[in-house]
Amino acid sequence: MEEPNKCFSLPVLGRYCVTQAPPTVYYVPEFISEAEEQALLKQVYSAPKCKWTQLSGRRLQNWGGLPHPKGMLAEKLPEWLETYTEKISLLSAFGGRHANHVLVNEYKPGEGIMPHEDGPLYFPTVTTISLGSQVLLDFYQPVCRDSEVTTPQTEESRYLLSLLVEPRSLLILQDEMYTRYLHGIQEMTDDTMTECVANLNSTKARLGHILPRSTRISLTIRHVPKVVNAALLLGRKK
Ligand SMILES: O=C(O)CCC(=O)C(=O)O
Ligand SMILES: [Fe+2]
Repeated sequence: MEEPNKCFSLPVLGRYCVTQAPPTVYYVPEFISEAEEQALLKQVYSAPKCKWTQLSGRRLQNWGGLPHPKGMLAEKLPEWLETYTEKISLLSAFGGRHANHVLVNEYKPGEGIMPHEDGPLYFPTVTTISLGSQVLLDFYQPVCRDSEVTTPQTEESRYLLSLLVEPRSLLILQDEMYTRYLHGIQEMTDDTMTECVANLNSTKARLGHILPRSTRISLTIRHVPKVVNAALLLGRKK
């Protein structure tokens, strides 16, 4: 890879910057304790069944409201999430704004998520706390729209690098790693550690390790800048 990237934007997190990836990735192993991990898992699994949405390849819970181009009708986050959204917001991950949205994803071994962008409804930073299992998060170049490009652009040819996200870790993606590259998780039951894992040195794994997946929960914590006030929508004063 080219010159290691220098991280300036979040000074508190400077030493967690993954310099072998384009700007900007912070990877903080053991961001939460095992006791906190267990407590969070308990909360996730005690949410009412109707909180879960089944998608192909994973299921999820949406907290904070549904992001919408016209504005999110914001709902207060439950306290068990707010503890962490506040902790992360105080690291200036969202440029001084406070996280107001959390997606909880559950992946069984063999499940994943197609390469995608998180898009313009969010402040361009995503922060992720992982629970239960490690996984490789893969990054891809966007499809080149230039008509001069005639070679097929397969997922394989667009692949850039991977990040190993371990249970209890915090991952922060911003700048190009949020706005330019796509990210996804392959539908596999294990992950092989290659030289393409950009943060390998900050993890417990080593080159050549094959890590079997178990059930993983990710809390993806974001700031939705555009919110609408419920009272205004209902035509009430204040
Ligand atoms: O589970 C993850 O770490 C990734 C989830 C994701 O990409 C998303 O919810 O947009
Ligand atoms: Fe995503």
